[in-house]
Amino acid sequence: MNSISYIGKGFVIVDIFKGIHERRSIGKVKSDPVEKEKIEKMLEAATWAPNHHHTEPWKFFVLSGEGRRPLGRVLAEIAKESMDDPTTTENQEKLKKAAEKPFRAPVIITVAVTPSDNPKVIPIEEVAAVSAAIQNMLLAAHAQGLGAIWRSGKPAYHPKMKELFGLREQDEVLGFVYVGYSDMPERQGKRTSFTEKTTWVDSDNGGNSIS
Ligand SMILES: Cc1cc2nc3c(=O)[nH]c(=O)nc-3n(C[C@H](O)[C@H](O)[C@H](O)COP(=O)(O)O)c2cc1C
Repeated sequence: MNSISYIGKGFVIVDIFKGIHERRSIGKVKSDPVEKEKIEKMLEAATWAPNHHHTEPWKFFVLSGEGRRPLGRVLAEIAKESMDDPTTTENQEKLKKAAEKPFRAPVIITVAVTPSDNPKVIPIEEVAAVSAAIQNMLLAAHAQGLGAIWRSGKPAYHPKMKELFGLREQDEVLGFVYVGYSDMPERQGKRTSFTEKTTWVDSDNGGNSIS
């Protein structure tokens, strides 16, 4: 199989193992704009994630330009809540930093899980499906020569964040995928070998525990 194929002006990695292995979280990106078609490809890849009972429990919000400002505002408001005195110089600086966070990348895709009301659905499985969708997005970004990182943190789960995105109580913001063109050197990933994480079971020991 060819490892690279061309689409439009860019290229995509079609060797899936190579893509999975090479993808890295890219925390520093250029402010250059990202082509809408590439973002659409990421979103489309996301929607092909496996999802139990065909619930497709994801919602995406693509923020760019001044569209990133409300997220910054809410991040600062949330940060303010834990401050005794937000007017101190130090805290004012912290609030400014919080408000600027979304401007670290030209595009941020907020990904939310919106669990189905179907009584057959198990909530954790909805989170699992959206996590798979995010991984698809990250791989699609990498395949198109983009850098991306899944960011999260406590503010993601704050009621004010749900309010910002018009989400219901049972919904959650699962992550903010920051996207742009990489502005950092390529680096090797590091993982523990699957051999240390895997138990192969090919016979019955007669008990109810395989470990
Ligand atoms: C649920 C989740 C939340 C994450 N949140 C953050 C985050 O808030 N900030 C960050 O720098 N990286 C975050 N990451 C990315 C991890 O730090 C990154 O995947 C890890 O360091 C491994 O690096 P790699 O993705 O390049 O292999 C998150 C990853 C996951 C799965």
